[in-house]
Amino acid sequence: MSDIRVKICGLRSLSDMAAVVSSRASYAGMVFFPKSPRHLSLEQARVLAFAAPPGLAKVALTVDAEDAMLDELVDQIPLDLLQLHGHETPARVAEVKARYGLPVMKAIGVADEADLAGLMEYSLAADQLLIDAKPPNGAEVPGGNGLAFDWRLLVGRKWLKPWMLAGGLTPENLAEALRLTGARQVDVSSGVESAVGVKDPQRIAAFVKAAQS
Ligand SMILES: O=C(O)c1ccccc1N[C@@H]1O[C@H](COP(=O)(O)O)[C@@H](O)[C@H]1O
Repeated sequence: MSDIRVKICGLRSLSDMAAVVSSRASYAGMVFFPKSPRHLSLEQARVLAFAAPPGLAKVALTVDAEDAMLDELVDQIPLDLLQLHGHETPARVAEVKARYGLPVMKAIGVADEADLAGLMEYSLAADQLLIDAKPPNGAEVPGGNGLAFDWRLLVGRKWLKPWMLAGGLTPENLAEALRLTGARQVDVSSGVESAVGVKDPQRIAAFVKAAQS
């Protein structure tokens, strides 16, 4: 069994949480972005977060959130990691990290080699990097779209901080993605759904199993 750590993102219900717990994933992601089909209210997120067992990291995903929103999240929900999935600058990443005293993971969208240039600067400010597919121009939601990028761009690359691979991962393509990129952590949302925003317990289990084989 390998020690690849899996994040399942976009949980919306207690049954999603139960599926994530029984799969033995390492991270449970909750989305706070009203344009996402996976957006949660504070109250919904509190219920989920309090149902998470010790050892399962609870991640709040936000997109260019202001302090007022982050203040509320951090105040009301027990969280282990903040995922910043918008256009936050390295300075903003450092500011969020200092203000809340929580580890911060910065998502970076990649479509071609040029997009990798900024990763070094972000790796100085963030605790972790999330390397995701770049959303298409004009996309309403900057992630969770089931889009993959060319994983060969990551061959032989190293960064200063731990990183996760994301974007269009599925139970079917995960082995190839791991083989090409050498990722030790992976993040998935739509690839473990039966319809947009609807998590499928069998696909969650299959995804974590694929990460472990
Ligand atoms: O999941 C969402 O709805 C979402 C909304 C806004 C920003 C990011 C979002 N999800 C993240 O995007 C990656 C890739 O998703 P997918 O697996 O391709 O569907 C995912 O890992 C989430 O962290």
